[in-house]
Amino acid sequence: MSHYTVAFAGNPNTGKSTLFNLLTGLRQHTGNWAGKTVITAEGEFTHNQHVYRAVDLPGTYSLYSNSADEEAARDYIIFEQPDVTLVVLDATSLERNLNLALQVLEITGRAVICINLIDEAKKLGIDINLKAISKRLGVPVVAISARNEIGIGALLDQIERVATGAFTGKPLRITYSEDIERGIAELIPLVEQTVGSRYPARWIALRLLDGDNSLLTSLKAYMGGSKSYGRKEVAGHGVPACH
Ligand SMILES: Nc1nc2c(ncn2[C@@H]2O[C@H](COP(=O)(O)OP(=O)(O)OP(=O)(O)O)[C@@H](O)[C@H]2O)c(=O)[nH]1
Ligand SMILES: [Mg+2]
Repeated sequence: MSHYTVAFAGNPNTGKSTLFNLLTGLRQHTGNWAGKTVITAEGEFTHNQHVYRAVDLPGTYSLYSNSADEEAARDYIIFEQPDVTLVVLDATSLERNLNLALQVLEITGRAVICINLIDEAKKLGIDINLKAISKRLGVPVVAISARNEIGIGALLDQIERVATGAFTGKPLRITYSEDIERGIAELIPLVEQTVGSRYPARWIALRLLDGDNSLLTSLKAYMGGSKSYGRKEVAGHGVPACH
């Protein structure tokens, strides 16, 4: 029996907690990690004899350090390095939601894209070509309705493929303008020299070019050992963080 960690990322209100609760049977407790005030929820589920620790990250529109929630989600994905990052999208506003998916794929290819609220999309006559999206993004894409418990088996199968390494994707990486790509190419060796190969050098270089000081602060803290991503129990333990 293997143990894996699955982080649930996504825009606010895309049904992350609904899915999280469905899978974990509401056995989650609240936790606080990385010294943040952000409360997240953790639970557990099993599928085909594998045990998964599920981490319900705060809803965010980006991983660009615009808020404590974004920094927390970003730090979790970069420093905790979950076996699978599940990106939960709203089927009725894919264009906006895919922005976060692209950012996650710039950090890790160990991802599954979960298009939720497929029932609502159907009602609106929205037809989603899952195969085309999956081919383009280079990772598995599954359509579900968390509320109506549709597509959950297929989703768990894809999570398993990524977690066990049966699937190794080639995630879509955005190519930026020549200037930016030149800057990235110059920075990558320096980033690798400084932080090692454990962290996503291209993404870090890109954020540094964008003047993302918060990421620098987090990197310094994690690498200096003054922060760890081990979860700490907090007062109010047992109060569900999902809503
Ligand atoms: N119709 C429909 N509604 C859904 C589905 N999944 C979730 N919802 C509803 O969408 C709303 C938001 O769901 P949440 O699970 O709280 O969303 P969330 O992503 O955790 O939101 P944040 O915690 O704010 O980021 C709730 O009213 C859910 O009942 C679905 O598959 N179909
Ligand atoms: Mg939630």
